[in-house]
Amino acid sequence: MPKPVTLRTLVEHRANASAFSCLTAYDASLARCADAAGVDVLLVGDSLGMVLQGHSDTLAVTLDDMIYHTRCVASGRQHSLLMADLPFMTNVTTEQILHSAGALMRAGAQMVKLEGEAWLAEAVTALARRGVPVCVHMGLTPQSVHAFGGYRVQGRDEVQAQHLIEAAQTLEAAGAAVILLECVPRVLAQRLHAAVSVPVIGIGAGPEVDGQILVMHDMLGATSGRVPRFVRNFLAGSGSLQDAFRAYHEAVRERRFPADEHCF
Ligand SMILES: Nc1nc(=O)c2c([nH]1)NC[C@@H]1CN(c3ccc(C(=O)N[C@@H](CCC(=O)O)C(=O)O)cc3)CN21
Ligand SMILES: CC(C)C(=O)C(=O)O
Ligand SMILES: [Mg+2]
Repeated sequence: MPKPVTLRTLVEHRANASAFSCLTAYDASLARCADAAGVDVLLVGDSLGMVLQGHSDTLAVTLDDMIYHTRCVASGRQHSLLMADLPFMTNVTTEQILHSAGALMRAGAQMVKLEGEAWLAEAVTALARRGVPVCVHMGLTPQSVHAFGGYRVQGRDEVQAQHLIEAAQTLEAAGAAVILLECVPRVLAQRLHAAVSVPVIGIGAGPEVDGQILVMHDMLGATSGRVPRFVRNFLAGSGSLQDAFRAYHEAVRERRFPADEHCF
């Protein structure tokens, strides 16, 4: 029987310089399958607005959608750590953040993830004080796609890069348990990782972080439309879904994924 994955497990991975695997999940059956394959963290991502609902961004997703899918995944998961996203505009005030996070935790989440930067510090502290582990999602934050003018690599210039590193340090000091970095140059991820002591999860951020995450539909080749460059199809060459999840888990653990062609 594998041990359940907890926040402590992620901290130990960072301390041991060993990598952990994360995948999005939205339903009980595939959550059970990924969990059985050894995937360390399951994220109920607001990417469900794109891969389940068919929108071109994540903005239409509601807190009720997230609660529903968190319940579904919670009933399938056994050992994996369950993280859930706060969707667009459920983060307006600290009070609303506490309320939204409370609803996700009651639905079965064990950690919540919020998109943002240093301005989240007060809410992060409020959540941490109440026993809610928080992951802050930085870099390419898809809920800001219209402010960015597209899904673009973030932190390419030195001013932006330094700003992101300082924000991560502020959030760690505020009580963030984990940082997730999306679509940044590999060297920035490496610098940010060295500047904080909490576990860092990357997507399109290169191999020099502690955890890797992908959208499940992307790594199964089930996404309609353009797939980001940091994605690898793990179903191609696998005999079953569970084999594909295991191949991903092992490639991450052994740091064979991401490779150079998946990095910015
Ligand atoms: N299916 C899916 N996969 C994801 O990774 C994902 C979602 N949906 N929905 C929410 C966000 C949106 N994401 C995206 C979507 C596209 C790119 C993309 O096309 N990026 C370009 C980089 C462009 C540049 O160089 O600035 C790429 O080539 O990968 C990146 C992240 C990540 N998240
Ligand atoms: C891509 C991951 C990090 C995410 O936030 C999501 O799936 O919503
Ligand atoms: Mg998300």
